[in-house]
Amino acid sequence: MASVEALWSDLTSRLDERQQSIAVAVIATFLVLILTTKAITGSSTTVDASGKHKIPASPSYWLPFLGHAFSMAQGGFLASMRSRFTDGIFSLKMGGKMHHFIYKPSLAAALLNLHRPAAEEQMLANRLLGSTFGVSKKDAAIYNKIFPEALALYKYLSSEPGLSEITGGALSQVKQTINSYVTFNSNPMDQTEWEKMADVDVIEEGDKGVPTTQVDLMELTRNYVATTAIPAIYGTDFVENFPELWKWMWIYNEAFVLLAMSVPSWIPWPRLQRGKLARRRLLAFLYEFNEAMDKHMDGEEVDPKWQNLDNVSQLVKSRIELFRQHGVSLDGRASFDLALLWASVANSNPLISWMLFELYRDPVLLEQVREEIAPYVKAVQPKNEFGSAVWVPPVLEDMDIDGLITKCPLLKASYIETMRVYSCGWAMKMMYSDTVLEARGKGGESFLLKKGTYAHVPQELHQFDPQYFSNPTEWQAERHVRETVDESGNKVLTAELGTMRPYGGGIKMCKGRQFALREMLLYAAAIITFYDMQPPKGGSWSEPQTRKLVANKHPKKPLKVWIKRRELPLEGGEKRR
Ligand code: HEM
Repeated sequence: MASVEALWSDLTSRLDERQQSIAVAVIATFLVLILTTKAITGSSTTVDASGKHKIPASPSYWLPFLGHAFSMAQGGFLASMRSRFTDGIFSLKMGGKMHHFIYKPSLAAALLNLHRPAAEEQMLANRLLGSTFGVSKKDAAIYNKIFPEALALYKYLSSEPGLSEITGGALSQVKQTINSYVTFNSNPMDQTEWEKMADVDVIEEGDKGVPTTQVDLMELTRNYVATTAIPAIYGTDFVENFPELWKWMWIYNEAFVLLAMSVPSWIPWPRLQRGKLARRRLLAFLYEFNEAMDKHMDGEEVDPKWQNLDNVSQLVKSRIELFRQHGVSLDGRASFDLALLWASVANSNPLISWMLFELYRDPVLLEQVREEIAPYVKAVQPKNEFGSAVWVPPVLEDMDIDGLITKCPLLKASYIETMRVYSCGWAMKMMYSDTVLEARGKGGESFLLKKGTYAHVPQELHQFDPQYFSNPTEWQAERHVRETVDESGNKVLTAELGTMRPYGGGIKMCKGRQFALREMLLYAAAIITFYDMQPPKGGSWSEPQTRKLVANKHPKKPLKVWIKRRELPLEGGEKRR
């Protein structure tokens, strides 16, 4: 108090009488303004004029126009609003606009599944196409005209036979490369690109005689998955011709939100500048790929580095045909491909790293999962006829991915729990007319969202809601396992997403969700079968500090682990160790 008085007397001594009265008037006006704002804003849940629908509650705020904008920057602010407003929805005023935040699953479902014209659903997406992926207005206008046809082409990713073709392509790559997920080579010349990106370090003093490597698990896995899964979509040439592809992709991903918010280029924000450079590089790769595809599809001669374009997926080929037919420019095609490529790696790849991290740090669960998946993962150690001096690599002979999905509830529960804890997607819609959201179920209430307001579903608000998930910050896969009865009356264990909606809903729902499930189970099953992991230097697993990155959490510090090969059962016999 004394220091405030001292400051005040210092200030007043520097000002003349006229200046003093202006300063007092300004301060008084400001105080009156914020006190009035606080007094007249905010409301508890009310009903609309018809008396049928509720209007969501809204807390009061101090600063006119800005409203709750500053509070949003505080970690835990939305969670505190969830505890305060128990209707499953609340509203915050920001920048003069009303924003509704929804965390009750049935209200979130109602919002995501709203039947609105496709043009309305695309309005915000169009803004993103330009700001994040660099689509020009002209190409965006063509895309909007052919939107239903473009949407229909995702059948090559989400349903048969395309889904099995793409999953089979990824599995075939994993069979070829699983032994070099970690090579245990200390010479960089003999290391894979994904190892080099993961700060790989062969440990001399690891367990006696057992080759051990220290790596950053996040980098190793997200790059391994990208390099081996994307050939199933974009073909092998695309991934092989651009070894720097993933480096630029992750730099771009770091700047994604800044790009989406259209932060002006003149602001000297290094992350934004790096992101723009990364986008230019990625677009140049995709432009070159599209040029090569044009020649290939027209039967013209292509550069020898594009000799295997036949193995590009039907999804990508048919998109190119559609875009060519409607005159989308090569630049535009590169941008639309950037959107697809980014969607294909940005969510599932880091989640696979997190899934492995959680499985390895729970040795009991890890062994249960290994036991559960063993009948569906055929991996053997071939007989060595050359003596102990020669290492014969183990072989992943086959994997029954349907078996993993339907018969391995703990593995599937681990996938679901990883999404609950580590994915933090955020759906947002603008209300172009007064809209009523009806919560399904008994006593379901309805809420009116007025025209011109925004509705948000931050998935984390539900995924960390203690009303639905006890000890929400703890990763506990078993919480998703349920006992049910199958058609033949047998008791079976299953794991389902339940009330979670990490893939969104409605027309915008993720088109790769069926593949993402297969991909996450496939890679996790292969890696836990072939490798063991432990914290470096015999330490203990620490709780990772995370930060949000677009729709996932990212470790603040590298996730360093020691990795060793596992001994697999000998071909034609013995059990796995
Ligand atoms: C666990 C991993 C994944 C999660 C949580 C996820 C989540 C989502 C979400 C929430 C959306 C909707 C975004 C919006 O509202 O506009 C979306 C869109 C999309 N996702 Fe995924 N995704 C995942 C993996 C994948 C994969 C592996 C692929 C492709 C192989 C993929 C392809 C797409 C595509 C193409 C779209 C855009 C569809 C459109 O233009 O409307 N996703 N994803």
